[in-house]
Amino acid sequence: MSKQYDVIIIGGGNAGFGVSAVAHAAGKSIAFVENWDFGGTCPNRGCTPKKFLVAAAQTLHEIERAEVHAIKVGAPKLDWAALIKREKSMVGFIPDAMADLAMKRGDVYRGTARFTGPNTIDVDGLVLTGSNIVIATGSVPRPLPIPGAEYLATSDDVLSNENQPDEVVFIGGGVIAMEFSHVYARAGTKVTILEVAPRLLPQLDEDAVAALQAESERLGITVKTGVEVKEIVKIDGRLRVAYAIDGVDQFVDADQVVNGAGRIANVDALNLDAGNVKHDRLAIEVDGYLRSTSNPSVWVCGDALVGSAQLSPIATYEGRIVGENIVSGPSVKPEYKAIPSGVYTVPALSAVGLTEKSATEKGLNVKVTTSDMTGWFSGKTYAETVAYAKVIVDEDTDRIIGAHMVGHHSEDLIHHFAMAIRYGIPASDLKSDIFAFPTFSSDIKSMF
Ligand SMILES: Cc1cc2nc3c(=O)[nH]c(=O)nc-3n(C[C@H](O)[C@H](O)[C@H](O)COP(=O)(O)OP(=O)(O)OC[C@H]3O[C@@H](n4cnc5c(N)ncnc54)[C@H](O)[C@@H]3O)c2cc1C
Ligand SMILES: NC(=O)c1ccc[n+]([C@@H]2O[C@H](COP(=O)([O-])OP(=O)(O)OC[C@H]3O[C@@H](n4cnc5c(N)ncnc54)[C@H](O)[C@@H]3O)[C@@H](O)[C@H]2O)c1
Repeated sequence: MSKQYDVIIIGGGNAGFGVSAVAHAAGKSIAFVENWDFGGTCPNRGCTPKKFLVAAAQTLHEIERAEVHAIKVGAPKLDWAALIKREKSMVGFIPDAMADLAMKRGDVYRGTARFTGPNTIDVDGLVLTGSNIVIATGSVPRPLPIPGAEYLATSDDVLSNENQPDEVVFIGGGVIAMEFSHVYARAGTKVTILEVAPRLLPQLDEDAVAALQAESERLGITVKTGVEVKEIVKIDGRLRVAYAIDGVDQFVDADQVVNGAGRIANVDALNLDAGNVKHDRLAIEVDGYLRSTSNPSVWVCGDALVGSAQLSPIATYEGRIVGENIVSGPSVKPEYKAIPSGVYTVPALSAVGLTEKSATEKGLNVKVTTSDMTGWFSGKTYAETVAYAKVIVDEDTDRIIGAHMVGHHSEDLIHHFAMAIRYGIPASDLKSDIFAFPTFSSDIKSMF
């Protein structure tokens, strides 16, 4: 006899915990299935441990500018092994703490879930039945179909390898590559980024990315775009990446080659056909309520859902929406227009809302203001090496519709713009608001 639950949650990451918070509060019986560490990617192998490396890079950046403040310091030396140990020690408690939380909300099953029917799953030989089954299985690095792909390291390896490589190549110039590049480059590793698209970070605002690219190159990072990566070969213990640009063959040697070519939904092992879950191998088809179009008992959220950004707050948000839709019937649809995000380079690139290109394509009557803030008082006070802002205002409605910043404490300032977008604060009200002075936040009034 299989055990019966109101909700089976497959995956104990942000999305799964978002579902469980709402379903548990409503008194639903829950089975929580996890085949690795509770907490999932963000606290164990993503956002949180990554930030310890970024914080070290930030400190190197402060030291780089010490002389501007009349402070003499010697050349810093980062102890990579010690940094990785610090990072691991900071997050080591998380899987047990999150497993405890999962157990407070339901029955925990350790193992890999796969569908055996529309309302049943198998967890390593044990069958569970659910009125609702939530797919919250996250994402995995996109496999690269090139010879030598077996030599590729992943972000997990970067966060675990105590040996600092002398030379690193990133395949892909997205968020993972940019963030780790800045850490490595500031720590003294030679970095090359090979990006297939015509520019880095293709989803983000072109001018903000150009400002970040210039700062990255100032740090010594080599950026190649429009690249076709062909193969990776091992030569005398090192790795050689062969690639072509405009049909011209080239190569670069490195101690480590990292897959930064995106992440795909982790749904391969779920046996979706047995669950009558319509999919095209990459994406599960859902309706506006994040419910499978072919099986009304099945829901998808977080990185496993294709179409929304793979971000930890979005995973939690979508998980909570699925929870609400299970508890109250399909009634809530996700809304993504005011989600702030950051690329945690040093300095960071932060964004919310529309890019200039997407605003223009929508035919909106926009006013676009760009600022180089290195010459502003806060920029000069802190000797910022890059401080860029682009703010986009819809002139017809007096509403901010997009903001894109590099440096200038953008990772925190971006939330002012996000709140203005979400709650419809008129741009003129934000501009005439009272801010404490002198602060980076008070500069917002001059950014548009
Ligand atoms: C290096 C890195 C840095 C990142 N930094 C940031 C950041 O700074 N800010 C940000 O917002 N986002 C960041 N992200 C993205 C963020 O981590 C993800 O968007 C988020 O963790 C997704 O949560 P999730 O619950 O959908 O998936 P996950 O957290 O991946 O959880 C899925 C869980 O499902 C389990 N699972 C999978 N298949 C099965 C199965 N068949 N049976 C049982 N269990 C299964 C997995 O073991 C996993 O624990 C980063 C990602 C990476 C890789
Ligand atoms: N700060 C954050 O919020 C943060 C940090 C890290 C990761 N993440 C999330 O994790 C996900 C994965 O990160 P990512 O950096 O791997 O993905 P990404 O989607 O940000 O970037 C992948 C890049 O690889 C390029 N690419 C794809 N195939 C390629 C190939 N064969 N050769 C060369 N380039 C190729 C793409 O054009 C793209 O620019 C992202 O969606 C991101 O949202 C978020």
